Amino acid sequence: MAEIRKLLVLPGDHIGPEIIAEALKILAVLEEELPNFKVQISYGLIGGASLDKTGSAITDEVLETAVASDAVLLGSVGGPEWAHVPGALSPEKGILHLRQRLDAFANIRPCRFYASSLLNQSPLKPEIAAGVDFVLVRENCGGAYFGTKTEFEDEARTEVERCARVSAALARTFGRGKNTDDKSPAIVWNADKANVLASGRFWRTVTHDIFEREFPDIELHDQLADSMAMVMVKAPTKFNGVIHTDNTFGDILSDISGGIVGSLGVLPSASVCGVPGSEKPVKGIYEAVHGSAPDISGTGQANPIAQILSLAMLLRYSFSMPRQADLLEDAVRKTLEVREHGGLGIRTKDLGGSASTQDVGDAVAFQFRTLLRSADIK
Ligand SMILES: NC(=O)c1ccc[n+]([C@@H]2O[C@H](COP(=O)([O-])OP(=O)(O)OC[C@H]3O[C@@H](n4cnc5c(N)ncnc54)[C@H](O)[C@@H]3O)[C@@H](O)[C@H]2O)c1
Ligand SMILES: CC(C)[C@H](C(=O)O)[C@@H](O)C(=O)O
Ligand SMILES: [Mg+2]
Repeated sequence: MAEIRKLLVLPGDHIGPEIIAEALKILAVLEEELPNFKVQISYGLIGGASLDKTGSAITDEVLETAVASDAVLLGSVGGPEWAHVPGALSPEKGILHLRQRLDAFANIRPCRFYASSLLNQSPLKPEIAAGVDFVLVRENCGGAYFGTKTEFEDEARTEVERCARVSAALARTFGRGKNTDDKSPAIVWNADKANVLASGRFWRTVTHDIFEREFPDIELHDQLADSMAMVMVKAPTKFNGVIHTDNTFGDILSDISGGIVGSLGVLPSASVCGVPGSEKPVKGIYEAVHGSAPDISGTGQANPIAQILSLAMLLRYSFSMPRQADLLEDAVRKTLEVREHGGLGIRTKDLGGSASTQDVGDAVAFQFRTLLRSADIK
């Protein structure tokens, strides 16, 4: 009998609903092609859309639906029309409440070129950007984002430790990059400000304790977060492997990764509520790294790839469908890659193309269907 997965979809504001519509085409393909795949989708409001309708950036009802779901597919929120709203009510608070309510404590943000010819889109020299392949793991429910200082050291320790376990688990499967043959020991780059912040010293001590105790096979290196920002631009492949960092530095460093690949429109993310890759699927929130891009909403220029790749992460981590996740990434590669390299060269404007949001979504969905059929996955 088919297992029914529960998914909550929160489209959000501006380009959020536009790119969510394209990700939903992929789910439709899965339902059509796999007789045993059934997903029960609920829809809810978040961000400005929720604020306008309910007076709150996310309601308790939506939060409880999220708790009862296997995963949340989230668009993006915010925009200038809500700039006057007091901070406590802002659209962005909807996301923070959701992360906190689900205790989605680790935010996984990969950075790589999903098609080799996309290297041309990087503002960096090709010899500097080529081969960049890291995954940033950002602590997602603590730090400066969540107001009051944690009074209890044990609580703060647990926050760092559980995030470190996610960084370590990813490092073990990911080594020094997904597409590399480098068989050196897995590597984790810890980014903090232990030189000035007491919280940074605490973060570093707890991180080192847990790696020594539980993951002695993994190389752990420290890098101050500010100098990491500089090296990430000058020599980004240095960090191939996993970057382990706190909420604020993770937010900033992950937008720098968008600069490396030339557009935020291709960077996915997963905020997970457990260690992925362990026996059980983990619950999670799957959203692009980018925001609601009010400057291009309604123009058909929004790139849906980050949202579609976030769905691939959802299939891998929350639905235990790694083969389908790989095929979806292959479908993305084929869609974006230039014709000379056997691809279709269908790209939105941010990647130098002229295709619309829908053109790209349709092309990925078509490729995905073809790949599923040829892989004979039922
Ligand atoms: N997860 C989220 O919902 C999230 C994340 C970041 C920012 N925000 C919010 O989004 C709003 C806008 O923020 P911002 O302009 O600083 O950042 P942004 O990420 O929305 O946009 C930055 C730049 O990248 C471009 N861009 C972003 N996504 C793109 C896509 N899919 N395709 C093509 N181009 C894309 C935009 O057009 C813009 O020029 C703010 O209200 C902010 O708080 C929300
Ligand atoms: C919208 C905002 C709350 C969010 C954050 O700061 O975490 C965003 O910038 C992100 O990177 O997911
Ligand atoms: Mg951000």
